[in-house]
Amino acid sequence: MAETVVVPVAEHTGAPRVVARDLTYGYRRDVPVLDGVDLDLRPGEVVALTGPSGRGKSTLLYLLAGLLRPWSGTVRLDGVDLGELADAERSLLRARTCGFVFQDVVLDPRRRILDSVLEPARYAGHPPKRWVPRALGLLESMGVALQADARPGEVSGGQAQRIGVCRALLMEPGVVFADEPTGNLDHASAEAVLDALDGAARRGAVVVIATHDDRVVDRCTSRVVLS
Ligand SMILES: Nc1ncnc2c1ncn2[C@@H]1O[C@H](COP(=O)(O)OP(=O)(O)OP(=O)(O)O)[C@@H](O)[C@H]1O
Repeated sequence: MAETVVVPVAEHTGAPRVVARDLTYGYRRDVPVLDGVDLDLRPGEVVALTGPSGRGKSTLLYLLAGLLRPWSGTVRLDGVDLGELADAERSLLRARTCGFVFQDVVLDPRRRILDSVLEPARYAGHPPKRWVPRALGLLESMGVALQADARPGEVSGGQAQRIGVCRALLMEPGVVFADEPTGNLDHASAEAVLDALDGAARRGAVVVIATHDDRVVDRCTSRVVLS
């Protein structure tokens, strides 16, 4: 079961945007993966979430994003207690507040890449057309603009990962969760992803990156270790 150690690297001010209190969760009854996790994450913070494989980094990201419900404890996003929301309300809050880069990006095989990147606009109830220029700009900055009209079967694993980053950042979310976002990438592509995540933090987002990569940790402004 993971212990949490929070290592601040830089000073961050402002009201915390992501607050976890006494979070406990496990997949099997009586076997907690996380027990008593407390976190306060502030605007502008880029947090490296580290710890050995299987210690609960992805699980913590899912809990913070409201994709899993904790056994006990609370998560507040911008002051809203996720536990007090019905499923549909939580989904809408997530769509409007969070971007999530999944470890294994799954793209809908029926959609063009551009349409996959536009999905968060649909979930948030916005007309996707308005977001096309931003989606194309993100694809360009991530070096995958030529793939905009391709289908998922026509892109590589590393390209899919960068497309997942574009999708997560589309709506300029206030909170970005990224699960091993550079795992499949060469140095230049990883730097492009980290630049984009840094850019989100400079605009005031909280960015949480689960990673095993020391180069990623070095670019973060704080560190949470699941030991
Ligand atoms: N859907 C699931 N059902 C049952 N057990 C799970 C499930 N997902 C994860 N686990 C278990 O929960 C624990 C934490 O997994 P998690 O994926 O959160 O770890 P992690 O730190 O992100 O690992 P990695 O660095 O390898 O990605 C592991 O023991 C894993 O086997």
